[in-house]
Formats: sequence, structure tokens, C-alpha cells
Amino acid sequence: MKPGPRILLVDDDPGVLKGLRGLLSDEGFQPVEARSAAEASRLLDAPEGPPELMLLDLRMPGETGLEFLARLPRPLPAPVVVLSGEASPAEAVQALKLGATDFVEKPPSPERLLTALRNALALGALQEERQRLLEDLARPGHLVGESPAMEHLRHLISRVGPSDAAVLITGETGTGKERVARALHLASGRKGRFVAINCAAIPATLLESELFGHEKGAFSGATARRPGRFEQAQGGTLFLDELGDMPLELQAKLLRALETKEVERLGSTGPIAVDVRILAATHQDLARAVKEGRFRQDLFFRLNVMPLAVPPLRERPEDLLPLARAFAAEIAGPHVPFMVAPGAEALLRAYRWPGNVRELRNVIERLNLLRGDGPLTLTADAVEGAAPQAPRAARPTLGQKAYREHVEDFERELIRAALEEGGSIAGAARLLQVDRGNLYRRIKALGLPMP
Ligand SMILES: Nc1ncnc2c1ncn2[C@@H]1O[C@H](COP(=O)(O)OP(=O)(O)OP(=O)(O)O)[C@@H](O)[C@H]1O
Repeated sequence: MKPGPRILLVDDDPGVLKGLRGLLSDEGFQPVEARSAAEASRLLDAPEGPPELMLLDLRMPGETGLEFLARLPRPLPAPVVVLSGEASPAEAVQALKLGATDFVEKPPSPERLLTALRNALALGALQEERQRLLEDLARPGHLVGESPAMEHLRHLISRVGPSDAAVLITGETGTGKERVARALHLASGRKGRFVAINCAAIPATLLESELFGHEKGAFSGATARRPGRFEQAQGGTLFLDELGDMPLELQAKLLRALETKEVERLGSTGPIAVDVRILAATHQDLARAVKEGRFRQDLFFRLNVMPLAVPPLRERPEDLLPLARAFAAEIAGPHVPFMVAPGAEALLRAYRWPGNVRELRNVIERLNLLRGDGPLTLTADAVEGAAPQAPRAARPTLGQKAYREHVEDFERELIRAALEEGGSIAGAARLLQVDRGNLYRRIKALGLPMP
């Protein structure tokens, strides 16, 4: 049989300890006893590690329970339930402020005590789970998600990662293409760096020198020699994001670099050998771009050796809550409870999520800003368009949103209209008379779908 949870009992009264020992052993706990805060400290540092739970008396000679609680490291080594003497509610509240999960008055009723301990244990397990999620999320290549699509993607990454083959990652904006690229890089075991370049965000005129580098004096403004991203990724991986936006002339140069495994800095006289694995991503249909003459067929064939498609979030609804939970733990911190409002899940599953995982992350960020001290609750109306009746007001309804949110709503409408009329980011940028890179960044920040 699996041994029960270890529980550290801290009380100076041997009679109380004896009573608790009997009760808790009968209930399957493994009690460990300390007669003072100092002894409890020693037990917490013992080689077998901290217990799963602590039951702490507040009134003790020497260091009191409150003082002990205050100096424990954060996060607490285990959830703490305190035993407060008669008529010390202020101390009990103080203990809760210091991170105790619950308090039980002395002499404790067995039922009340066991309930408090079981709840604390459940909470501890939940917090541990969130801590684990958080650590997972912090690993750059870790993909959160339990859908069959995600499982399949993880499987492909483990197979394709450890090769030098170029991979073309396709998927709508915000689906996690860059994250997949990082996962591939980690799985490759290549020693060099992962270097990313966004072909849509960098002005076409600068892209070439960014990729290939330049010598001093190669063009006006080239005041010093600079190696390009290819060289920075030496021995590692170069991730070409939004490859579909790369100008045609540059596509020719890229193809040459891939074939010769050499690059030439602008203004240089000799080639430099590069050992770089190429990963590329696009939200565009490159086959169509080839047909329309916007993308070189030879480069497409060269990069499309191993296509990897990241499905949109709406096609893998099983990932919604695990992702939301992971983002909540990351953004609000692992100790803030995460909840889902009744009925919200069905509406969120029905929503289209045009901005995909990035949009979901933005929703959680917004909820966290509005949350105050309470739990982070995922509601359907936190998601624009997912609420059951969200009529678009011709005139803004004031009073619910902050100034910035109103402005962002307007910005979304404006950019949507410009994209529709302009047909592409470049077209919309022309209409709005703004820089293409800036417009691209706003589209991403606002969670709008890429055209
Ligand atoms: N499976 C996942 N697990 C954890 N985080 C994810 C996952 N998918 C996406 N994200 C997060 O969502 C955000 C958007 O992901 P990412 O930048 O990789 O998308 P993208 O498809 O490359 O977007 P774009 O097309 O706009 O470049 C990032 O914050 C990323 O960390």
C-alpha cells in the first residue's frame, strides 16, 4: 500500500501531540512530531525532504507559530493549517495572511480538522501541478496541449528534429509556429544558437544585410562591419519567420546560400562557409504564392522537404483549457486560483479564435489586469465575439472599458477595414500611410488575423 501523506505536527503540548498522532495515524497520515519551532525547522531540512502538510500550533514558548510561519521560505515548503487557541481570531487571520491555508480552533473537532487537512492537501497538489506547468511553459520548446493534433505534432518534432532537413512550418497567425521551431531546434541537439528573423517586420531594404551581414562602408550608414543572422546561427538553427513576405530578389540569394552553404556579406569579396539548419514559417499558402509568381518555385521545393502544419486553435478545442491554465499560472503566478465560469467553456469552444493561441494569451492577460485580488476566472465575455450576444455598438458604450481598450477596439476596426481594402499588409500600410513593419506589429499585438 502507498504510504499516506507525511504531516509535520508542531505543538509544545505532549498531550495534544499524542491525541493528534492517534487520530491522524488512524486516518492514514504519517505524523512526524516537533515540540518547538526550532525542532520543526530541523525536520523540514531533513534528508527525506519536507512533509506534504504541516499542522502548526500558534501559541508556543520561545518562537511562536506566527514567527515561525513568517520566516519560512516562500513558496511554503508545504501547506500549513494552524491550530489557534481559544479567543485568538486575530492571530488566526494573521496566519492566513502569512500563507496558512486554514485554521482550526483548539481543541479541534476531529471532523473539522480532517476536512481542513484534506483541503490543504488538495490545494498543495494543485499548486504543485501549477508550478510544474509553469516550469514547462518556461522551457522554450515545450508545447502545452493535450489534443491529438498536439500529440501528433510532438511526435513529428521528435522524429524530424534530429536531422538537418529544412522544415516549413505552416499555420495561421499565433498558432505557435515559432514555438514549434524552437522545439525542433532543441530536438536537433545542434550546439549553435537559435536565431530568428521576421521577414515581414524588417523593411525589405534592410533584410538583405540583416540576413547576410555587411562590411564597413558597403552602403551609406554601414559604419562598421556586421555579421548577418546566417553567421550568428553558425552550427545552430536559423528561423525565417513569415518567409512568404520575403522579396523575390532576396529569395534567389537565399536559395543560393542554401545550395552552396556559403554566404557573402554585402560589400565583401569572399564567401563564408556556414553550417546552419533552416526552419521557415509562413501563414500564407506558399503553393498559391508560387502559382501567382510571388514566391520562387525552386526555393519552395527546397524548403518544403518536410512540411509541418500547426492547426488553428479552433480545430483543437481540447487545448483551450490547458493553455489557459498554463498562461494563468505564468501571468498571475502559480498561487492565484484559475477558474472557468459556468457555461463559458462551450462558448469558448464555439468561438473562432482568429488570433489563435496568442489571442487566448491576450485574453488571460486582460483578465489578470481586471482581477484585483481574487481568482482568475475565464469568462466567455472576456473574449471579443465569444459572448452570446455581443452587438457591435455604433457608438461606444462607456463605463465598462478603460480608455486604452476603447482605442484598441477602434484600432482593430480601422486595421480590419484597411486590410480588407488593401488586400495585404503592404497594401493596408500604404492606405494608412504607416510603416509596414509597424503595422505588422500592431496586427500581432491586437490579436488580429493575418490577411
Ligand atoms: N502549444 C503552446 N504551448 C505554449 N505556448 C504556446 C503554444 N502555442 C503558442 N504558444 C504561445 O502563444 C504565443 C504565440 O505563439 P508563436 O509566436 O509561436 O506563434 P506564431 O504562429 O509563430 O505566430 P505568428 O504567425 O504571428 O508569427 C506565444 O506567446 C507562444 O509562446
